[in-house]
Amino acid sequence: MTDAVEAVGLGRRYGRKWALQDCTLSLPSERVIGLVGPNGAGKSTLLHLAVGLLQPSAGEVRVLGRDPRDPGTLARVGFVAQDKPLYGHFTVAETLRMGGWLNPAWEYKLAEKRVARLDVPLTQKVGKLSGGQRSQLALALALGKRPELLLVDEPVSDLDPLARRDFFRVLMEEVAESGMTVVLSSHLLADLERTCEHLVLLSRSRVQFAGDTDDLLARHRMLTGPRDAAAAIEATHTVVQADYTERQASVMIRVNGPLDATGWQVRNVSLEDLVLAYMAAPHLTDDTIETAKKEQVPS
Ligand SMILES: Nc1ncnc2c1ncn2[C@@H]1O[C@H](COP(=O)(O)OP(=O)(O)OP(=O)(O)O)[C@@H](O)[C@H]1O
Repeated sequence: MTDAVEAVGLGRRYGRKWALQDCTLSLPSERVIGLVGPNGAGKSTLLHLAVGLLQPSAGEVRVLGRDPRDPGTLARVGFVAQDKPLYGHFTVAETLRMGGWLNPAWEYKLAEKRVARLDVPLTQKVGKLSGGQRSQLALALALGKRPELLLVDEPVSDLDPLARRDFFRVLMEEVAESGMTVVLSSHLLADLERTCEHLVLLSRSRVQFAGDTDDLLARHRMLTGPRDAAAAIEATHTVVQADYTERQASVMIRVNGPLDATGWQVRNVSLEDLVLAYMAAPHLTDDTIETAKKEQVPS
């Protein structure tokens, strides 16, 4: 199956500053993919490159196997931008009709049904909607296109917890029904942990890791134990994050082969543990981790 998004050496520069650099990744189709990273990491830049709103300064990106700027590709891709650009003087109904003018395969009734759930009259001016209602309308607009790939940049930052739950419910129903691929950029890790099957962490303009969420979580452990036993663990496994006191060590490791943790307390990591640890350890990339694995685990 063709990857939903494939980037090779992709980069975007503003003047002399790289917003995204040397980005090589494959985002699988028919999955819900989380894009995480600190402010300014390059998440929006990656999404804008993937929908053809930005030109790469280096490398290339392909979407659904094609150039993102091909009109044929754009018709298959939905995008909800971070600032939810909608026309404030249009009514909700006019906004939905606009979807029909812009998209050949537009499903007005479907979009209207979604908007009806928001309890917002179709005659309401968009400029008078709350931030959360605008987000929901922007999602309905993108989904009415029946995209094969939906890219959503910070969708829920201005939604209350109930609206956030509704937002994800609508999205997940659509994913279950249509099998579309979703890429979600968000800082809300608990939401991503519930919804994402695949995760990409960008930090300092580079990909720090990418992979299936379950696999990533299964390959990491948090160990707490005697400090003088830490060297043996560190010699075999990749240390992502470590905190030491005089006698104790708390270490997050990426497991490279069998784990002998005699004398250690071992616990699974949450998505939040994992993301925060890698954000604090930007020197660790997949390359360094893969190299460490090859060196330490005989095949
Ligand atoms: N139009 C622009 N001109 C100059 N620099 C830009 C422009 N757009 C983005 N940048 C810079 O590129 C870098 C990446 O920005 P980007 O918006 O992609 O980050 P982000 O990960 O989406 O951040 P956030 O989580 O804050 O939304 C930042 O340092 C930002 O200042």
